[in-house]
Amino acid sequence: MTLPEGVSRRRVDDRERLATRGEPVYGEPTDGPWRLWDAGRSKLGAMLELGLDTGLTGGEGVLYLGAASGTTVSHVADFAGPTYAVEFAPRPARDLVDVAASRPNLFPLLKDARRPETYAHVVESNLDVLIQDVATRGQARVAARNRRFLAPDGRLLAAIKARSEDVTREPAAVFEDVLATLRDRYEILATARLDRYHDDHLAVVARPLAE
Ligand SMILES: C[S@@+](CC[C@H](N)C(=O)[O-])C[C@H]1O[C@@H](n2cnc3c(N)ncnc32)[C@H](O)[C@@H]1O
Repeated sequence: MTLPEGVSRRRVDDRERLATRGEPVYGEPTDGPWRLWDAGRSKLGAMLELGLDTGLTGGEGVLYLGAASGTTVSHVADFAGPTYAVEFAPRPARDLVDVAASRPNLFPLLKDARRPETYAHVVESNLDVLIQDVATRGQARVAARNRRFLAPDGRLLAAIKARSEDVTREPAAVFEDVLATLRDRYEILATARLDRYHDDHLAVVARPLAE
């Protein structure tokens, strides 16, 4: 699988690791201008490590939901174009603002991803990619509501956490329900369990259905 332009594999401590070029954010090791991208701390990193066909090429316009302190979205902004990062918890959002200071293409938004109408005036439409890692109940509904920002040939890259939907059910059953809801608004192109890096998470690659 080809990595997006701006993402590379670097050999550090005898291991090939993903890396992007940018200011370090979370104490990650560096190799010259490259900062290692820890797949154990990033679902998108895990998707790339596992060879999932994300369709990412580099330079895309991105809406990222569930940015937290910016661990993953900082890497995204290193290789993507304009990157809108939504996070509703004030504390991590403060760190996110610091992460954005060295990244002019990263726009942090202290907003609730369940209410896209509150940021629709800021976020451009026809974006190439919607990345979602909200780890909250109703993950499929969040993806459905934010579909409006995607270009017709855009991609949804979602990490679905089973335990956020229901701690008592089998993850496989939870994933089936989430996929069924997603299919109302998206065509599912690929799925992959991320358990090697993130327990009980499913990666989903999808494209929006015509309105
Ligand atoms: C698993 S963490 C995200 C980690 C981050 N994506 C990374 O890899 O660096 C999930 C984040 O989603 C945020 N979140 C949950 N529900 C949300 C919502 N409705 N709107 C915005 N953020 C939300 C949480 O506050 C939390 O910071």
